[in-house]
Amino acid sequence: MTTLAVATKLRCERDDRCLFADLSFSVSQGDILHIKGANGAGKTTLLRRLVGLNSFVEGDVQFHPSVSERGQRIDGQRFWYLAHRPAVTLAQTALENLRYAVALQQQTLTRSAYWQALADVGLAGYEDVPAHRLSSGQQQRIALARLYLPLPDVKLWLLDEPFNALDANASAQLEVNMLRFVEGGGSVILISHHEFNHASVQELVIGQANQSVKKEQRPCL
Ligand SMILES: Nc1ncnc2c1ncn2[C@@H]1O[C@H](COP(=O)(O)OP(=O)(O)OP(=O)(O)O)[C@@H](O)[C@H]1O
Repeated sequence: MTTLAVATKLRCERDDRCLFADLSFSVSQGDILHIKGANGAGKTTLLRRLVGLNSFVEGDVQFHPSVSERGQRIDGQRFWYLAHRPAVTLAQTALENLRYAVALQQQTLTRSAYWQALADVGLAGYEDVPAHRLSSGQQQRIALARLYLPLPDVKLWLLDEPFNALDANASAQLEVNMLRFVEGGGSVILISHHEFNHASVQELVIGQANQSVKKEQRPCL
């Protein structure tokens, strides 16, 4: 199985706190990497670093060219990143949000593909409703619908608390779809307080270094 992402010796300090240090991991096709840790441990910071959105983390991250042609930069991507809060443009309809996301991937899809993805997340009939007129769970479903678009080039999902605001049915469906995605050769890196019991899931617990208040008292090694 191809290795899709390798992170080497990552280290993060914020506000004089060492959040994590000497953190290395890799993700291959078929893997689900479940990032765990207490509130404030640095999980979101880490995920944002993986997609090139912040610079608080030192160390090296390399993606396979099938995931990102331009290293960790967010452009040239062939992955989906779902942020902690759904990156949904409230003034746009559900359909427009999906179209925009696909345009960022420099792809085009048929109208029926968008409708199917929205149906897959239970938003059939809401295609032309502006997102600001939907509930927070429905907005999260728009964000998740991106995952179900038929873009075969997408090999990696990076998901920050994707179960937030989802009801039990939507959560179960997301879990099934994650497993289906990795069984088809994809890979998932996710942050969640949700527990999984599946052979594909590897846990990465971060934040053990987050005990020290001041770095001069307990340096980040
Ligand atoms: N906007 C910010 N400005 C300054 N420091 C921040 C900011 N956001 C987060 N931090 C610091 O970075 C640390 C890690 O935050 P991060 O959001 O990565 O944690 P997390 O593990 O994702 O937490 P949670 O489980 O609560 O979402 C926090 O402990 C906080 O001290």
